[in-house]
Amino acid sequence: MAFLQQNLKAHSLLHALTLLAFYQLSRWLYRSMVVCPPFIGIPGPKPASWFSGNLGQLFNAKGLPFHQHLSDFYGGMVKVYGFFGDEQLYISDPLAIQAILGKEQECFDETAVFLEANKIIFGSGLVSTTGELHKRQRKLAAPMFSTAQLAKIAPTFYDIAEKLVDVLQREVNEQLSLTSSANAEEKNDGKGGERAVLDMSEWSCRVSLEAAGRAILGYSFDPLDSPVSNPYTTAIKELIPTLFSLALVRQFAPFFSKLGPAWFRRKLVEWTPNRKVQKVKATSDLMHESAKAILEERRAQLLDEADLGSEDGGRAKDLISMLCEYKRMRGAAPEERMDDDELTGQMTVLIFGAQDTTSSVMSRVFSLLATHPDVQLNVLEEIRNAYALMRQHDADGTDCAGGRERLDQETLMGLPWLDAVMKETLRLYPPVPFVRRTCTKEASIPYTRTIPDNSNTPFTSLASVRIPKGTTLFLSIAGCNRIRSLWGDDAGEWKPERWLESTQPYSKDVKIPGAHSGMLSFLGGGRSCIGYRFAMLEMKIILATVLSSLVFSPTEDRIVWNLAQITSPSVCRAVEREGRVLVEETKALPLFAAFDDALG
Ligand code: HEM
Repeated sequence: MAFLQQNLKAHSLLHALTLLAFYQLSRWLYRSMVVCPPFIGIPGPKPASWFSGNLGQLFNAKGLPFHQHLSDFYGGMVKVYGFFGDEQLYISDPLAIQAILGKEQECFDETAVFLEANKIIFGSGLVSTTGELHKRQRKLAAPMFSTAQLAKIAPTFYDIAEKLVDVLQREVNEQLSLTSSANAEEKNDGKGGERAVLDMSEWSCRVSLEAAGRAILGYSFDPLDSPVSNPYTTAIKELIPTLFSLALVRQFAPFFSKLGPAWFRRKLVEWTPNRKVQKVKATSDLMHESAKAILEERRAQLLDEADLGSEDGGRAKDLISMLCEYKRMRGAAPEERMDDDELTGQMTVLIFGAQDTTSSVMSRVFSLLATHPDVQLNVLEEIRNAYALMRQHDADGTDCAGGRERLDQETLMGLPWLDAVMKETLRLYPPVPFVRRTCTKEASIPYTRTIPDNSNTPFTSLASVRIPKGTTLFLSIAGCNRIRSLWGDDAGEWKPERWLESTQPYSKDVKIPGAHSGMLSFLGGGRSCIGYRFAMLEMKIILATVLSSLVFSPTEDRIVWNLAQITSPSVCRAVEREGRVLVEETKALPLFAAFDDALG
């Protein structure tokens, strides 16, 4: 019996896979051979493989230099290849991006691969819906990110940032006392320029997950001061890297989603003999169950508080409670509410949207400030001055919690150096370097064609490209954020001063529809990042709190930044194995940390 069942499973799986291969093959062959290649004359690299074109180079942990090379070498409009010679476009040209995210946005949407894979993993959330449903969900979710709502969660960010500082200071002190006792010297109190090594990637990941969990779900993923042994936390940390490593397999998601009823597709996933696919399935199930449980808990809590008539009973303290309230609102029309599936879908999507992105930016800021001590000093002095001014103006009026001073939101958000450092880091090192789009309706897109000549200033002319329905586009966020025609000849340099000298340090000729400060890091248009204000507030609170207590400098380690949809740092170290010296990479960002008098 077991043998029969096993055979049946294998047979069904084989059948489905054959169908899938046949369908995809004929579709790609039709597009690449029957339909005339659409992008004749647009420059680009040769396909690296007849099967997967340039996809292996684009979806590659070591692919960041290749992405940069495409814009640097071929210009803002580049032809790349997908499966079986399928021609795709890699775009960093501001004019083209302006049209795709602006005037022509109705002709472009997320790719079916992205939407279907997200639907399977997250259910019905903002990243898996399109058209009117997506617009409705965005409208319902938007008030969660209003200035008033963010003001309510700012104290939560401060609580977490202060806890982080306590933990980091404790770790620095522990390392210093170990060193000093090992040296048989007097006990070191951590002052006087002594330094310890902290992994600021690990701490950025942990603090951003905790901030997202507490502010979005009202749920603590990681108390920071003790080791984490929560399967939900582990699942969340591992999902994005696992998904990125399955990038080629995910291209089949749209076909898979059409294979029979949901129970059959589920069975197919269960039978797929691939460890990573099984890991994604287990993670998705765990996230769904956990989100359901948290939602029930939140709802019960809100009702209890309302019954008890507590002062802010029934009023949202986290973003999901706020969405629950919509549902609770008497008389709200069905289109003004989210059902439970949508709510649990949004919960996981928001956690994912928030976690790796903000931790990537914070790691990058720590790393850059460590290698630019002059800028770090400017940020530190600015924060010190803001505290001093606050004390001077209003001895009692400071925003204190447990005796600790807190800058009010307006002062914090207005600190010029901190703001410039954040913007410049987001510009030059956007944590999401590219997104993809599918053309859903033929469109003609303008762009600036670069015609190389032998001088340093290549000739440019206005051109346009007809994009047939079904074409896949790569929108290069990093490419557009670094394009010299827009940002000037020093576009490739990290120069926070550019934001101090001008509120618009880019060419006034083209207006990029970026959601934040004219850059694409949070994208733009109808699918731009809904959480960018949340992100800026969270990151500024955490960075200002940490930077006013600790000073960072680089270690000797070689750090490389890898791509897993979102960028993250790894440390390269030489290790000896069986008499051979190998370079081993581990996800980490070791930096020296010292108490703040080290900078003088
Ligand atoms: C530095 C931090 C962040 C960066 C750089 C960033 C960047 C982006 C980008 C580039 C997109 C577009 C993705 C696409 O179209 O494929 C996006 C979408 C999104 N982001 Fe963020 N994000 C950040 C933080 C956050 C935070 C904190 C949240 C939630 C609290 C969030 C929630 C979302 C959601 C829900 C979407 C999908 C929006 C939609 O399709 O309507 N993000 N983000």
